[in-house]
Amino acid sequence: MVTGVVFAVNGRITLGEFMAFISYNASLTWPVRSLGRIISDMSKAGVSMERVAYILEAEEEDAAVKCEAKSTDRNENAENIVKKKKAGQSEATLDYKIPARTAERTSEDSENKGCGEKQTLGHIIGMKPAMDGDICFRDVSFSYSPDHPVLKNINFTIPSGSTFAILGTTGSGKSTLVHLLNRLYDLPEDCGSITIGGTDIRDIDRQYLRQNIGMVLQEPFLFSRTIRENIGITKEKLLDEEIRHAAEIACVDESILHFADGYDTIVGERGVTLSGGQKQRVAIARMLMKEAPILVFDDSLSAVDTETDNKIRKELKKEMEKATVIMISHRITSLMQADCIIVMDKGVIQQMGTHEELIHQEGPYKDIYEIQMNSDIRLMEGGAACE
Ligand SMILES: Nc1ncnc2c1ncn2[C@@H]1O[C@H](COP(=O)(O)OP(=O)(O)OP(=O)(O)O)[C@@H](O)[C@H]1O
Repeated sequence: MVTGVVFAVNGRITLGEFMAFISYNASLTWPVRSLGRIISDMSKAGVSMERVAYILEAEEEDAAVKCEAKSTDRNENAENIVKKKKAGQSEATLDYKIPARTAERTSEDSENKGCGEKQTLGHIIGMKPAMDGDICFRDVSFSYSPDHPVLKNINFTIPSGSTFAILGTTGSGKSTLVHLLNRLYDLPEDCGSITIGGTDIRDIDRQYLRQNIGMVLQEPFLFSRTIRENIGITKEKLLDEEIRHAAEIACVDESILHFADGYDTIVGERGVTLSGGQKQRVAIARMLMKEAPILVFDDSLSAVDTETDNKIRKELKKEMEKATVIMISHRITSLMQADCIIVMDKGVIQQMGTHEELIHQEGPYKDIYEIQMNSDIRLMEGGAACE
């Protein structure tokens, strides 16, 4: 530009040429500068497109009535159910004999997952039975890949309305148990059975089953919406009192009210970043809104301090008296009041009993209990020394 001014003053170029040069220069500078940004945006868009494509191309879960029954028996049952449905009788009361399962799995996914042998699929009819019965795992074995068994011959019964706790080493298969329960993975035919109130879950409508199982994971997913919307996402109509009540039980109401926008605070990148413990508690409040008869806490209080953990569990017990609760935790204080505790290692149940029974038995439960108690005492002593 300086050179151009000098040239124009000296008369080597005309003023018009100088102005034309300046405007061409300006027109070129911005596109060249933006080129770097465009290239970086394009690579980001490429990654996002891959993610979107992954979701769009994901194989849809089998619809409940997708497989054709092969046996006459099964077809008869199906017809009976349709007839009775038409007559207005609820599925829960249908006289339904579960037939032998013969339909073979076809999806790539099902070929890769199982207990090692050829699998067959049996969820022919999406039943909607009462979901407040006992939960039974019978001879359950499962693997994600043929050469790596994750669960080996698991047997237990969770009586309706009781609290069942699972403790175990990392990778021992605790989460897999609950993933099988809500049919995130279907248990292959020859790998045992899981029943709720006597009905094999493979015969239960998948969506219905999941509606009746409230699940909170260790790292819950919150949407980039308001806290109110995140808690009430399962409800069509958001009632403030209900949302606040759920948040109070999950001991997160006070934290939410500290935010400038309270329940209207946006969560995530566009708003407030919640701590791990706050996220877990919002997820618990969200699960409570579902009013499901079966509640699963998969290490979902791990980021909450012991005192708040105790408070939440007491509130939950009061509120969800009739619910069947399954708790997975590494913290013995979180699960010591359960009606039954199992200790897992490498896909097998090592110990089973109440807290009182297990602390008087030689085994991993007693060892973990002593280690955790001693470290709690040391922490308390350290705290007292600091004061
Ligand atoms: N989707 C999956 N595909 C393949 N393998 C998996 C999958 N999910 C879990 N696994 C494997 O199965 C085993 C059991 O995993 P699982 O998550 O059930 O253990 P966990 O006891 O819940 O562990 P943690 O206490 O660390 O949460 C692990 O070896 C894990 O690597």
